Amino acid sequence: MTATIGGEKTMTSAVLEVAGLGKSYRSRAGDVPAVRSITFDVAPGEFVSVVGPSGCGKTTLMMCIAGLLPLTTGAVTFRGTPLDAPRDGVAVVFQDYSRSLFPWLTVAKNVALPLKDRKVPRKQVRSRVAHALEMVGLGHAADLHPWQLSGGMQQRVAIARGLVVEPEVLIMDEPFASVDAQTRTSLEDLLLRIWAETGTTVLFVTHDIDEAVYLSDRVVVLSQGPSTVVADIPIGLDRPRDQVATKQTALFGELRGEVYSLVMASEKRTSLAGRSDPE
Ligand SMILES: Nc1ncnc2c1ncn2[C@@H]1O[C@H](COP(=O)(O)OP(=O)(O)OP(=O)(O)O)[C@@H](O)[C@H]1O
Repeated sequence: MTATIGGEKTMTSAVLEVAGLGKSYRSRAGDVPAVRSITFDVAPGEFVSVVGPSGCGKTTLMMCIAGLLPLTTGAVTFRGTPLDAPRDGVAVVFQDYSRSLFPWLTVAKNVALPLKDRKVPRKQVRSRVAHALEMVGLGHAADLHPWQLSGGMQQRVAIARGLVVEPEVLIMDEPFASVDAQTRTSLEDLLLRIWAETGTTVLFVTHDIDEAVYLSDRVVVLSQGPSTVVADIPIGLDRPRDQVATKQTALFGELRGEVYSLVMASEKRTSLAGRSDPE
């Protein structure tokens, strides 16, 4: 496949391939489809966002891709091998930092958790935790507890915990949805800086279309659930991006409008389909 990385076109093979992924939940009333059939791939080092109407199955899709939920149909491959269970090389950051951090552990111990089962020597654990905390600007907070930190700082701890395993792919499910608008923009820029420095591939779910366009190389738009891919839009904005200058460009406005229209059209189609015709 051809990918645009750092503004240059390169021939690459995908690091992550999602092929015909479908997922239904079991209920007493029968199987309830959440994701119908999703196909896309992600090249090494790409930043790809997934957007779609509320409830279209974005979280379900990410849990399936991360190997945390079994698929009903289709396949996910990571570097060409099936990804059907949590794997080294793939880390996940969730929206709700307050439920994903352990309040009784220090920040450093929270960040070190994923290394526990990996038999990493203690000295290396210390240096990797220190490095991950430095990357998110929390080098000074290692001995504090999560409850002593602001919401934005707690989410940075959760990001450091994802980074400590030095993942090839970082999956993020609405990671900034629970913080205020100003904190959100600084976390977006922090993430872009880490992405550029580490070369980690990022697969990012968001409700926020501006955020998806601002951050990404590509935006994958899903239909209303059970979802399929309705568009895969390349985001040709220059990098590095800037919260003011980038968002003032005509191209940003066009891309934002295009993604909005697709999501709105998808929502409208569903509400029309759900309305019974007058007799
Ligand atoms: N564990 C579950 N059991 C049964 N149904 C579920 C389960 N988890 C999610 N669903 C259903 O699957 C569909 C997709 O949910 P999901 O949370 O993946 O969507 P989403 O796009 O992430 O939602 P939102 O935009 O609100 O964050 C919804 O109809 C939801 O009710």
